[in-house]
Amino acid sequence: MERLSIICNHFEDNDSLESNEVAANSNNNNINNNNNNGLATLNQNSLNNLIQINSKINLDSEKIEKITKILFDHPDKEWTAARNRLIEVLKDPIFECKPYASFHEQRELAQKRVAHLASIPGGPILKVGEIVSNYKKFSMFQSTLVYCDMSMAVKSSVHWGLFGASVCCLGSEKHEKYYDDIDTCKMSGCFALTELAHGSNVKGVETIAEYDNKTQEFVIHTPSDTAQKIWIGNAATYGCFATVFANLISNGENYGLHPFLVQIRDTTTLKPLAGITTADNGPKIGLNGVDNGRLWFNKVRIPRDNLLNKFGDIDANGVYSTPIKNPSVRFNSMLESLIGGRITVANMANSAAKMGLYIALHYAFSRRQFGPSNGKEVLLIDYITHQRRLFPQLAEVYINQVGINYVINKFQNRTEKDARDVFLLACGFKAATTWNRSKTLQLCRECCGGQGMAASNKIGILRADTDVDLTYEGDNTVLMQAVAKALLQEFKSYFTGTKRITGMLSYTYSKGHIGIFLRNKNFFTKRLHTESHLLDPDVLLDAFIYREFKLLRNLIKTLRAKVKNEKMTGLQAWNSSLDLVLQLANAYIERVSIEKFLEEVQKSPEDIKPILTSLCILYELTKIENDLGWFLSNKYFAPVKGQAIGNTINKVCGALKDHAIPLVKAFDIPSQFLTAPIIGDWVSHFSNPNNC
Ligand SMILES: Cc1cc2nc3c(=O)[nH]c(=O)nc-3n(C[C@H](O)[C@H](O)[C@H](O)COP(=O)(O)OP(=O)(O)OC[C@H]3O[C@@H](n4cnc5c(N)ncnc54)[C@H](O)[C@@H]3O)c2cc1C
Repeated sequence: MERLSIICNHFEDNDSLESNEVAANSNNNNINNNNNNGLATLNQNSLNNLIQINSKINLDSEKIEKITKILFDHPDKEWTAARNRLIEVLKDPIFECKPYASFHEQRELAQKRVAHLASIPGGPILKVGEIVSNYKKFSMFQSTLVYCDMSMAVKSSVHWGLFGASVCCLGSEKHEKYYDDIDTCKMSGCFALTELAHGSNVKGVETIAEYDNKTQEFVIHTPSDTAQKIWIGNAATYGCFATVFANLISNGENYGLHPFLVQIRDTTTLKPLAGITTADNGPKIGLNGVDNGRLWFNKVRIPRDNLLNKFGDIDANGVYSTPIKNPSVRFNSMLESLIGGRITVANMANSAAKMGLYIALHYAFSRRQFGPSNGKEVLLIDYITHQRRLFPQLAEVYINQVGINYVINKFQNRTEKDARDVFLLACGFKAATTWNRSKTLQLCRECCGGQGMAASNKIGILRADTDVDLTYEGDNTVLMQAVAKALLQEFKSYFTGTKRITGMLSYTYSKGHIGIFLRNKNFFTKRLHTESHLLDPDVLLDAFIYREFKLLRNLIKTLRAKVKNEKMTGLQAWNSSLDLVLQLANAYIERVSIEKFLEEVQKSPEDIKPILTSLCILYELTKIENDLGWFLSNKYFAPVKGQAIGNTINKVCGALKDHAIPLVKAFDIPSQFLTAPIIGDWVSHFSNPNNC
């Protein structure tokens, strides 16, 4: 809180800022052209003609391929070969869609499917070591599995992405001997962190691993029922090994949470080993192919070598050593090295949203309801309500994909210096993408009417099976707090000259925006004055930068006032400002998403640029419209602009209509998974009484 007061003092000195803001109804048409962020812009002429330009473009297969390459982040040959091989493997009958499988059948099927993936001739497509060396491939692997079966995808993610990655990233050379057995699922694994009493606040985990000097073993113990491990994927039935997070105690001292490799079941009989109690989490509201379970440990002994010892180790005499002295920083570093799981969840969520949009849009182009009595009924897609529900979601899936690709690349090439940055971007994009996935699938379900309820049409099942992505790998609301906290710390470091904690703000801000914002009255004169501005992604981007700065400033001022005037503790002030905290984190992620997408647009081939620009504009306008109350109450523009925004969204939607099907084709969803009857000739499908 002391840090915050430094920042807030600074603001007090600059409080005249408020009066510097341009009046909402200013007629000032003078766009500050010097304030071009260097991002993709179309010339003014093109902007005005955007809609006509869009209508002249024919998104043929060649252009679709170019868009696909962008979505796949310009894949190399190796990546493409691995994806093609996976798609071939997924043609095996075992992967055929089984929408009506019972609870037990779903469990068995998901297990068999993962086992099949692990034992294909020619060796596994993915090796556990590649989660570190070729993360892009792992993310592709996971996001492709989503199209087939979410339960299989999650089981695979738990086994390779969490269990495998924990052995790889938290262990050392001596643990490499396990890699082959993890690749082939001989060692099928779980990741056991969450406990009954502690989910989001993992630092409260109670499980103990006490070192016994005499036998050189750790004794893993569940001290109370609140310490039972819960929701652990693969733990109810099939998992035989687990990375168990427990408090390492040696010579009477508690060194905090560490990961331990523990065998929990016999690999042949699947019976729990002595000292281990397992229980099933039972039927869930979705994702029932995953056997989530609970675990208790009753003084279970494991060898000293089973401590995954990258971040902390014990010698034979129980003397503890660590490369990171601060226990909190140490634990954060452990979680940061596993952050890949969070990015994968985002990528998987985007796949689910893509599938929903592919189905709902195809149906919308073939289904008719109402119309003139003497003519054809109206296509669903011709209703503006349909366009308004589906096209902004389509745009957001595109924008999020480019954002996720950016984080994947940053993660794969991360250095120690930017590890924290990657961690926070992963938190933000995980939350933003899964929230969007949830909204998209709900809208797609509704847009298909009654057909949206048929399991064979997939959207409803995907919606139920993916719902947990809002919660696992970190609850979204909690993750967004970490993002906002880092923004405050980063902002503070600009003024105190302290070492930068992250580089989160730096992309835009390093261009001098912070300084300009604080000094220059006219920085934000680049407002939305004419309708053509509403079609300029750069002008729109400024609205996002403005909102983020203002929210950041408001949050700092609010926290300071609560601490100083209302005598709250830092934690109380923070908790009572969580609405602002979430708004700020959200504003940050939206701004970064736009910047990253516009960078991609700028690099893209000329013949697809206008379409991608339209998607960006639609995303920007929709986000502004969603937060219109904020923009109006902060006098960013006059109320009349609110109406203009709505009209422009309608126009951009209209301009995108002819491109909607090519744009979902560009997702390149493997054809064997496009089985929803409403994608094709649904009248003939339902003409057969045996079909459903
Ligand atoms: C299907 C499934 C699979 C899972 N798989 C695994 C696994 O394999 N391994 C594993 O270790 N765990 C697993 N989990 C656990 C998962 O990671 C946790 O459920 C998650 O971290 C949330 O913890 P919680 O359930 O205790 O919720 P809580 O932390 O109790 O949160 C409940 C609510 O309170 C809110 N809340 C909490 N703290 C705050 C705060 N500070 N400010 C504002 N709001 C707050 C949250 O936003 C949320 O809405 C799984 C869970 C599920 C449901």
